Amino acid sequence: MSESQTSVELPILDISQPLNPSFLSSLAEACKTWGFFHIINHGISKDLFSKLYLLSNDLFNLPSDTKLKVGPFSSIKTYTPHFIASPYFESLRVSGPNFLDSAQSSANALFVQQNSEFSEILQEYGRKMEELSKNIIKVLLMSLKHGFGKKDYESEFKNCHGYMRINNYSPPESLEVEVEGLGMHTDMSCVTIVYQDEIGGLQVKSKEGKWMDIRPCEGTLVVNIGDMLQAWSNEKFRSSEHRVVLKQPANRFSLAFFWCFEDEKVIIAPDEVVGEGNVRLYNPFVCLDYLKFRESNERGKFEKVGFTVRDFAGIGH
Ligand SMILES: O=C(O)CCC(=O)C(=O)O
Ligand SMILES: [Fe+2]
Repeated sequence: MSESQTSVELPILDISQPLNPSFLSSLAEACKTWGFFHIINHGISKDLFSKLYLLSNDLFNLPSDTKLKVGPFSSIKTYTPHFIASPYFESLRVSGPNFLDSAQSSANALFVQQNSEFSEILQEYGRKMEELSKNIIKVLLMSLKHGFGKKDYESEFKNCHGYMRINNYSPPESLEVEVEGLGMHTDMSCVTIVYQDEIGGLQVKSKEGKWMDIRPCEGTLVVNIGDMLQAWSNEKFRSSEHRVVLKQPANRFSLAFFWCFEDEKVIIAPDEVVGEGNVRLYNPFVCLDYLKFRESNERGKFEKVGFTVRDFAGIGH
């Protein structure tokens, strides 16, 4: 990698094709070094993304006080207004497994007219993301160890669940220097699947501390490892710090789907994942306790680093 290079080359997983061993080892390597990779042929059409884009525009273009009907002080609490994560960031959360109901309860409060398309499209996307997440976990398990497969998947990951955030970034009109749209954080998930539009701005921090661009590429989704999988894999996979910077005065749209262990799960790396002779890096912990730890910390709230899974359960931290 040259000195001046600022974007990172990541492996591209073609989920529609059989996997070969050399790809699996490059995937494992990327997950350890960067905690990020790309995915193509994921089965989500351009048309579905355009619909999601248009619907989210309708949503974020609503007046602020309308959006606050589902804001942090409402009973629904699905909307994160500007100035929580950053001045330029707002977001709507849609939770699974019943994405239809979750989206509908926000839509009912937000839109004057019945808006069933909104919740139907979000349900379609949520379901596709669930399927994709399951397949991604299976591929990751295969990359961890040859022959590590179905049984381990069933016993460890069968109760995972997902939720998504529809994100809207609106930078100031006169943008002289780049601004942070979403500050440095790690995700609390097992894996996160991100769709980013063509504006770009997603960056991952290298182990040496350098911010590297994850360039948008049409038809490609970004996958990143979260804290739960970092702990479960005994750090064979890395939950990397990442952020979003806004470099041009243009609105940016993204969708982040978080695939997580169930709240009650005790996260403990299986012996065969730790590997003989290796030390265990985490004490076992209950998933929900970690989520609460993050939420109860003002600094942990928006997933700020310094209050992540290593600080919570890492041995020797
Ligand atoms: O907007 C993006 O591209 C990434 C968002 C993100 O990192 C998150 O929501 O956790
Ligand atoms: Fe993130």
